[in-house]
Amino acid sequence: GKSSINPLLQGLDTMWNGAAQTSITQVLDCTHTYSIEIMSVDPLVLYINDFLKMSEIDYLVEKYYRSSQSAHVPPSDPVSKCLHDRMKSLLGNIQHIDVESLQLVSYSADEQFRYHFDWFHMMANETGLPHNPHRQYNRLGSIFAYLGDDCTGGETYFPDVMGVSSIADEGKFSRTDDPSGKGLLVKPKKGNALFWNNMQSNGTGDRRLLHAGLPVHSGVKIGLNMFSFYYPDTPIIGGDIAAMEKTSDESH
Ligand SMILES: O=C(O)CCC(=O)C(=O)O
Ligand SMILES: [Fe+2]
Repeated sequence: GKSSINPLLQGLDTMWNGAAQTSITQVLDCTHTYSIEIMSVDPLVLYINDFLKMSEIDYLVEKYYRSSQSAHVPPSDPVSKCLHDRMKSLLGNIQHIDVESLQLVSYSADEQFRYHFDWFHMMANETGLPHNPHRQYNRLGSIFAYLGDDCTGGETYFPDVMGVSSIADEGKFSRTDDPSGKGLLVKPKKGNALFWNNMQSNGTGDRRLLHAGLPVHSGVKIGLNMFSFYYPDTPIIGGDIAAMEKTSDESH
């Protein structure tokens, strides 16, 4: 974490050790640059290089990682706020009113997350958000980030999304052996992330985004889930940005 070129960040490593707990907001700089590779246009799947800074990962893992269960990061956490804002900024003209509390997940050998959709079949209505407690919602954007890649196996697998070509980076992707070419296999790589869009333009969930966390063979994989809310009372694209900003201001 100390390799950051931004000297403002160098204090981040020590903050949770009690050395400078009160100064977290002074040393935290949320600005960050990442790069994107488009994996699939329809459905939209993006590969994001360096979505998290190493200092943010060290901080989240040290503070919230639990070996046996998943852990939620309180939205008041300053790094959580940075990541919420980073996801909202990525969403741009797509509805980005709220983001669920971040969830850390970890897998040891033989652990996996079986096939599922991130979106709900039945619209949910208990948001858990103090400023918006009862509002129909689903999950619009998903980001799954890798915080720990000290493992073998554990790819994130989308059986219905086209896989990568033979020139793809083997550090980031595995190749499917399905003759149809379908099957996107993304290897855990610390700091990098996947984004995908769960909602079709008619507001229903996209079944092509079925996915799984394949079994980890050895070591430990640590991941981070981020989900943006979809409120069906507001357009997915090009909605009332002023209203969205008003709602999200109230959450601060
Ligand atoms: O572990 C993975 O690679 C995917 C995890 C996932 O899809 C989830 O937590 O919803
Ligand atoms: Fe998932």
